[in-house]
Amino acid sequence: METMLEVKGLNKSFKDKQVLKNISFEVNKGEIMAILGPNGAGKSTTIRNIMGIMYPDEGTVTFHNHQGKGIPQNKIGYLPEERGLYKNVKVMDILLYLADLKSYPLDKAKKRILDYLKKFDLEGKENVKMEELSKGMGQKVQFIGAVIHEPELLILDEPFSGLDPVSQEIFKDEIRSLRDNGTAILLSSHQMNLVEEMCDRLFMIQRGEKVIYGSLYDVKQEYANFKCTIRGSNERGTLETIPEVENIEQDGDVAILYLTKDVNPNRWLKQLPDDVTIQELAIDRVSLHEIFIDIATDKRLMSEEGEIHA
Ligand SMILES: Nc1ncnc2c1ncn2[C@@H]1O[C@H](COP(=O)(O)OP(=O)(O)OP(=O)(O)O)[C@@H](O)[C@H]1O
Repeated sequence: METMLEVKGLNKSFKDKQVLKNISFEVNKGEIMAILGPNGAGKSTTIRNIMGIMYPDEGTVTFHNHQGKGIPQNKIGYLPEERGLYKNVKVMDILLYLADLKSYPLDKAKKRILDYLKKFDLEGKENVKMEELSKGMGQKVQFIGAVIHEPELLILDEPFSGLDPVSQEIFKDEIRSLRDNGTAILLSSHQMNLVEEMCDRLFMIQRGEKVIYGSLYDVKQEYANFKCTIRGSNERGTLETIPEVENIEQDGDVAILYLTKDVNPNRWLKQLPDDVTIQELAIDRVSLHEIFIDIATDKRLMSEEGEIHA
């Protein structure tokens, strides 16, 4: 697998506060790598260091053997967290301007822009001013601006925020199609269900430090134990007799049993006690959303003030 971007040992402080601590990861050609973490964890700072908007105190960002100011920015596309392009400019004009900034041929850009506007349900909007678009429409135009020059590396900071479900699907399809065509994609998002659906690998950051890094499959194997949801009228005491259960959450007739690591679900199901009432039963792996919450809260890495305890 060809590595497109290598981030190695990034340290960054603002005044005396260190917000990135030895951050290292890679993004490969043709993959979606998610960068996740609670608010203030350091995701955008990491991305800004990659984009050369700021530079790390220590560590390196390497793109195709280029580092720092030598990185050819016209091979990178970036959808920043902050939305909003020039307001008083027509859609086609701003997109051609962005293509030109990346030294992309304008005749090719014009055709791509018209194709993208059609794909994103914005056909006929090329002469509309940015300020006349809705927020979601503006975001689509900004996305087009990030990919118009066919970047090899695409960095998307919260691409789905503020999008309706239909627009989210359009973005998801487009991001997957770019990945399938070989683009390396670094995606930051708080929408764990979308990340879980889309990403190949993920990097989770907490208070500026790596907490998880690996393929979605490996992360699930490592962290996502099975859980069993039972609907039925059961006393908590009855549920507590079930072996290999780490934690029980009960709400009325619904109980969620979090199973211990490495439980074999077939074997576990066979030894369920006869006195457990079962109207419905489901076994799933815990979701990325639950893993995220567990890491950000249950492990109590952070106090209410956000300081690390561990
Ligand atoms: N220019 C800056 N000057 C001082 N502190 C900053 C600056 N930019 C970011 N920080 C601090 O760095 C930390 C990480 O911020 P960052 O924006 O990278 O987090 P994030 O993970 O992107 O969060 P969110 O999910 O809320 O967007 C925060 O404590 C933030 O206050």
